[in-house]
Amino acid sequence: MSQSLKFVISSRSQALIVPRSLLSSPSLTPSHQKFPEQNLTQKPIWASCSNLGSASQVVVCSRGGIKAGSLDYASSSIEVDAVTETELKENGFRSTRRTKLICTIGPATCGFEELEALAVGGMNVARLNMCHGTREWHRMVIERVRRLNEDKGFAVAIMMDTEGSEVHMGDLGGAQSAKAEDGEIWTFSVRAWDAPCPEHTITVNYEGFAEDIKVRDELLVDGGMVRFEVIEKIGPDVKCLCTDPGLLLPRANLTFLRNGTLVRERNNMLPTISSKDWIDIDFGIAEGVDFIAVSFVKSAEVINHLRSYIAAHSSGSGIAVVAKIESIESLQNLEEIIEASDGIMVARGDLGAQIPLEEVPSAQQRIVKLCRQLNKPVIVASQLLESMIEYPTPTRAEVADVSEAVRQRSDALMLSGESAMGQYPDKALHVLRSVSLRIEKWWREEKQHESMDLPKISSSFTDSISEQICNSAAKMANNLGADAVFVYTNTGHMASLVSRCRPDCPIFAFTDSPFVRRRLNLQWGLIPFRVSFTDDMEKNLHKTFWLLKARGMIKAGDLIIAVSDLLQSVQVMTVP
Ligand SMILES: Nc1ncnc2c1ncn2[C@@H]1O[C@H](COP(=O)(O)OP(=O)(O)OP(=O)(O)O)[C@@H](O)[C@H]1O
Ligand SMILES: CC(=O)C(=O)O
Ligand SMILES: [K+]
Ligand SMILES: [Mg+2]
Repeated sequence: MSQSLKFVISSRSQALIVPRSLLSSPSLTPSHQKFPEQNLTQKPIWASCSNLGSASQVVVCSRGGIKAGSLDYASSSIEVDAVTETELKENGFRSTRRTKLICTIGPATCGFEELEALAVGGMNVARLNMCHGTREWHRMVIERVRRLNEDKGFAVAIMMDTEGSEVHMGDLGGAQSAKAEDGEIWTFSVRAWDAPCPEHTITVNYEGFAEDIKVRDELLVDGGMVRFEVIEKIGPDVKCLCTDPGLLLPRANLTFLRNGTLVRERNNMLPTISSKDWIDIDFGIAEGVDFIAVSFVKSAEVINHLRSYIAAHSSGSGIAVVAKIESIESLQNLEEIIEASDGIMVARGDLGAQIPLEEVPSAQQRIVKLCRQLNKPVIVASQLLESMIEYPTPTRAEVADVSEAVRQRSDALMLSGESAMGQYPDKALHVLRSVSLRIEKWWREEKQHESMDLPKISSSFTDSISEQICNSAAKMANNLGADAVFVYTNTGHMASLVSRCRPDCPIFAFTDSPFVRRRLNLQWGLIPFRVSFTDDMEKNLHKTFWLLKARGMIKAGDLIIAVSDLLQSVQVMTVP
C-alpha cells in the first residue's frame, strides 16, 4: 500500500491517480500513459483514487492548468477504518452501523487470524480482562491488534479491564471449566495447593474467606450461575453442597448471601483498585491502551484519583477511564460516577449478583438514559449472547435483549465469554452487527425521532454555544434529510455532543489526533477520521470533500451539515 503514486490533474480539474508501478507497466497503452483529456471520465477516475490515502509520495504533473487547491489536498491524507470505508462504499451512508461493538479477547480469539476476523466483522474495541492471562499474554494481544491496525488499516482501540479486589475462585489448575452437579460436595479453600487441587476443590483468592462465611450461607458463583450451600467449615476449607448445578469458569466471581441478603461488609473494606490493579494500570499506561475500565467502582473518588494518576504518568494523550457499574454502591452514586468518568459500562454479570436479577433491566435503562443526558458513552455488557459460547445461533430471547440495548441507543455492546472462549466468536459478532443494523434501520423507518429531552450540560457560555450548535445541527440534519453531519474536532468533545443527539444520518468526525480518533470508536454513530485541518472552514470542507470523493466515500450532490470546534459554526453544503 505504500507505493508512490503519480497524480495528474486535467484542465477540467478531474484527477487521475495511479500507482507509479502501473505507469511503467507494459500493460498500459501509450494513450493511457499520456492521459488524453477525452479519456478522463469522472467515474473510473474517482474509482482509481482509492490508494491516495496511503500514498507515500505524490507527484503532480499536468498538461493543462493545475488547480492550486487540489494540489494542496493531494499531499494530505485521510485515515479511516478500512472496514467502515468498505461499508460506506458498498452500502452508502444510511446503512452504516451506529452501535459500536466490543469483543473480549481470550484464548479463542488471540491469534492473528482470529483477531483479523473480528476486526473485519466490525469489532471497534478489543477488551482485555486483567482477571485472566499473564501480562505477557496481554502484551502479545496488544501488539497483534496494533500490527493489524497498521498493516490492514483497521482502527481497533484497546480497553483494559481491571480485576478489582472482589473475591473470586482460582484458575481451576488450567482447566477451561468444571461442571458442578446437583448434590455434589465441593471444597472452597484458601490453601495454596502446590500440585493440582484435589478433585472437587476450588481455591479462593481472599484469605479471610473461611472466617467471613458462615454455615448455611449461600455461595453464588458468577452471580448465581452456580449455587452452593455452606455445610461445614474445617480450618481453611469450606465444604459446600451444590444446590444449583452449572459450569464453573476460571476465576469466577464469588458472593455470598446470608438469610437471602448479600453480605457486603467485607467488600466495602477492600480497595476498588487493588495493588495488583495498580501494576496492571502501569502496564496499561506503558502500553498506551485507549481505555481503562475500572471494576466495582463505588464512588467518583476512585475515578478522580485514577484520572490524576494517569495525567501524571502518561505522556500527553491520556487514557479514557470507564467506570463499571456492577455494585449496589455504584448504583447509589451513579450520577457522580458518570460525571467523573469518560464512559460507563453496565456490567450486568456482577450487577446481577448484587441486585435481584429482575431489577437489572430497569437499572440498565436508567444508566443508559443518564449517560446520554450527561453525554458519556455507555456500554451494555455481559450475557448478550451467552448461549453462543456453545451454540452457533442465539436464542430468540438473546436477540430481543440485544435489540433492546440498541433501541435504548446505548453507544456500544460488548461480547464477553462469547468471544473470549466461546466456540463461535465470529458468529456472535455477526449477530450483534446484524441486529444493530436492523434495529437502527427500523428506528429510522418508523421515524422514531428522539423524544428524549436533553438537559443543558455545559458549564461555561462557550461550551453552551457548542452544545446548542450540535443540537441544532442534528435537528437540521433530520429535518433536511442530510446525508451526513461533518464535525471538525480537536478534542472530540463536539463530536460527542453531536453523537448525543443520535441524528438519523451518520456523523463523520474529523480529528488530527490518533488518540481522539480511537477514543471516538466507542461513541454512537461516529465515524472517526484522522486528517489535519485549519481554522479555515471553507478550506477544511473542500479538502475533506476532495479527499473523501477521491476515496469514493461521498459523491457530488450529497447534503452535508458541517460543524466545527474552532469556529463554532454550522454550514449546510452540497458536495460539489
Ligand atoms: N485472557 C483470558 N484468558 C483466558 N480466559 C479468558 C480470558 N479472558 C476471558 N476469558 C474467559 O472468558 C470468560 C468471560 O470473559 P469475561 O472477561 O467477561 O469474564 P468475567 O470474569 O465474567 O468478567 P469480569 O471479571 O470483568 O466480571 C471468563 O470467565 C474466562 O473463562
Ligand atoms: C463485564 C463485567 O465485569 C460484568 O458483567 O460483571
Ligand atoms: K474484570
Ligand atoms: Mg464484573
